[in-house]
Amino acid sequence: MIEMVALTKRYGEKVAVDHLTCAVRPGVVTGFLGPNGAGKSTTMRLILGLDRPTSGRVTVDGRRYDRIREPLKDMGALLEARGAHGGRSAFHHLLALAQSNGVPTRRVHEVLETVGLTAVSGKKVKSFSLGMSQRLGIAVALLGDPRILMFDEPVNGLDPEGIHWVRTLMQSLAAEGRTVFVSSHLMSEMALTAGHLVVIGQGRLLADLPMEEFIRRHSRSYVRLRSPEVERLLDVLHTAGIAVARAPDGALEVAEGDAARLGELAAAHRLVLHELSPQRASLEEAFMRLTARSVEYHSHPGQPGGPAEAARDGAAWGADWKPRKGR
Ligand SMILES: Nc1ncnc2c1ncn2[C@@H]1O[C@H](COP(=O)(O)OP(=O)(O)OP(=O)(O)O)[C@@H](O)[C@H]1O
Repeated sequence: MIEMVALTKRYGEKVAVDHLTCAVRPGVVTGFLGPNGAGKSTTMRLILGLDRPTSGRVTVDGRRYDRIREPLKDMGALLEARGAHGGRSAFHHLLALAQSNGVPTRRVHEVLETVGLTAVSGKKVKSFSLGMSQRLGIAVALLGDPRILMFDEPVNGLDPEGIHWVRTLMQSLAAEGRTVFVSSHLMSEMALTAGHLVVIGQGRLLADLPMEEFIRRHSRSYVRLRSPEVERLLDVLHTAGIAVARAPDGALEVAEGDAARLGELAAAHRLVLHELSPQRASLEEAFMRLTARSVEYHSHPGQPGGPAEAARDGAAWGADWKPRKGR
């Protein structure tokens, strides 16, 4: 387990990590999300003891990582894929790390096999593509067979097969009862990989929830209805006291609607429906909504989670919504 208690890191005036308190537990892949500059990499560096907290503390299975004697055996991490010594072969890079951490040479061969680099293990690391470097970084993380694994953007540079492989690997490591903490900007991928989420914005904890609950709490759920008799359907819904919004394509949307009840209501009035579909929001939508106020670098307002949606959602955003840099 990784435990952070009021973890804080300042760089001069800049507060990169701000009183972060959370625990990353074993047995489930925990996704670590936040907009650019939210403090994810800084948090991971603090966990690894590569940076000192300004205040607060972080422990790995109850100990500070920089006080552990053979750290690769307790926690493996991928932070910077291009961190390897370019003049060495992949095999010698891993061997040097294995020898300085009391890991047997046999394990070097095992991890090369696991990440699919056995055939190129004699090649110099500097000739590796980004995807191959990423695989080598993952091999380093796995070398000491650690109980705790942390990966910063592990699918960066990987092709679809590689991305699928990383997903399966993370899930099998978690299923073995390990702690797996992984950051990514690819929301669709994170939605498939992680079972739990920790979300930060401007260094602060915004959410620490199971994936399903995170999506449910931070997104809009509604039922879409289409009918060739849309005006009559509107009348029926209004009479039943059900609030309806019209989508740009002419469909009707009932916020937090119950599809079964709506279907029964339409049937009771002999109304033909061409669509009756409960809409489940995506992780991306939930993430954009939650973090819209803490994004440092807006592209332009009107993106999902911005004023267009805010106007549609009304009270969900309150009246004070305006795009802004920082808080
Ligand atoms: N060594 C440093 N000196 C000064 N400021 C820093 C330093 N490292 C990070 N920061 C600042 O701290 C904030 C958090 O940065 P960090 O790299 O941890 O964010 P991130 O969530 O990993 O971002 P990204 O998703 O863009 O990688 C940013 O505003 C960044 O500019």
